[in-house]
Amino acid sequence: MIEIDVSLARNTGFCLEAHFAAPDMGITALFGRSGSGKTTIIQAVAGSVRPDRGRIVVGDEVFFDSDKGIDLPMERRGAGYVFQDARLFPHMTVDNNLRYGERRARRERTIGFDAVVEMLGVRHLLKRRPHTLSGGEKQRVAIGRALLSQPRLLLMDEPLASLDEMRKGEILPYLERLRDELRLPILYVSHSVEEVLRLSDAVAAVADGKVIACGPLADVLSQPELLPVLGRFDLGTIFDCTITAHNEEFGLSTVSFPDGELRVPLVGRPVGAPARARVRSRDVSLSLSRPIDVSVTNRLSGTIARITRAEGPFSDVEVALAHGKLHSLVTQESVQRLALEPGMTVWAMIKAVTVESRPAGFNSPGAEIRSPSPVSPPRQPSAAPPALRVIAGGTPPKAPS
Ligand SMILES: Nc1ncnc2c1ncn2[C@@H]1O[C@H](COP(=O)(O)OP(=O)(O)OP(=O)(O)O)[C@@H](O)[C@H]1O
Repeated sequence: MIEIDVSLARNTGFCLEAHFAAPDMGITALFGRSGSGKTTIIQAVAGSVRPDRGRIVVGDEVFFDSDKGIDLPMERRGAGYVFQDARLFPHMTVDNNLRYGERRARRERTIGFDAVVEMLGVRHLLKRRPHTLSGGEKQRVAIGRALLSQPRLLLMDEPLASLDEMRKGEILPYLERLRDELRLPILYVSHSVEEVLRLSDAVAAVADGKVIACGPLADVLSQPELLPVLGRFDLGTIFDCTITAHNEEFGLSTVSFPDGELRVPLVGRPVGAPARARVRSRDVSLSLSRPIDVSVTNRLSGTIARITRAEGPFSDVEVALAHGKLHSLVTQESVQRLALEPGMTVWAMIKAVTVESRPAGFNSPGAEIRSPSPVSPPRQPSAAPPALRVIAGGTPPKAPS
């Protein structure tokens, strides 16, 4: 686990009080609005910012412990850092930029030059200089350089923020490979729900210098308590599902999960592939009787578990399904008019679903939202992911325990 429990006051009046734990593999997203303190947290882990007090432990290594007077220098922490802008050396070729990472490597080597070059698809760029690369290519080289320093963890500070949508689309599959092929914990700063949805299994939500919730993605992103971070229109429910059918004629795919099926716009992945469906609370309306002559195809029946007042005229209605749950955002006027209350059976009509790919074998284990609280580690992959080449004399990547 990565355990972080730190306080830090900036001279600008900003105070960080971060207390959470992240799993030691996969991507944990630090998610929150601008200025909430996400970067400060990873700077504290990297060692470029010193907390006033607290403790940072990565695996069995104590990076910082104010009580014991421990403050490991940056170079001994073994954290690979990838910034928003690639920060490559302009006078060096891609090859030399990558070799620079290698020269700064810790003694314990796990990833070879060729493996990194293949994984990030940069072989054809090796002779070029940074000014001839696209933003996405530069970022891939920056990630490669960080990996070749043989980090024990990777800190990524909005690595896609400076890229346009097309470049983001180009680089996301590489980040997914990184996540799936390396047994490396990654703390990933983002304020994009889409990115978090696609990449992470665990989320720490940061607001006003505090980690207000952390845990498996599906649990964190549905909580009405997260309104300050997400805004009411981004709250939603996430279902880990499998693509079970395509209907080319109507341009629809079917995704299945323990509580039923959803029809979604055609997904460009094969039947059997794992997927992650996201249903925004605002796209779910409720009916007291089984909807018959309505156009909405996606309907699920369940029992109201709780009703929470949300911002403005809205309430969040949590509907318990047989296995999972679903959130609906309705007006308080509707709650009153339909006399909604816990225990009632309702039909949820789902007007829109977003589907993203999901790493095979990773599932979000159920966990209650707690603040502060440890993040439950994602379940281990059921099938071994393709292994990275291990360089001679190196230490093989840790096997899943
Ligand atoms: N070097 C610094 N000195 C003083 N205050 C700072 C410094 N760096 C950041 N801050 C302040 O600390 C707070 C948190 O900043 P931080 O960069 O951690 O936020 P963030 O969540 O990463 O934001 P963004 O998403 O915009 O990058 C902000 O109020 C910021 O103005």
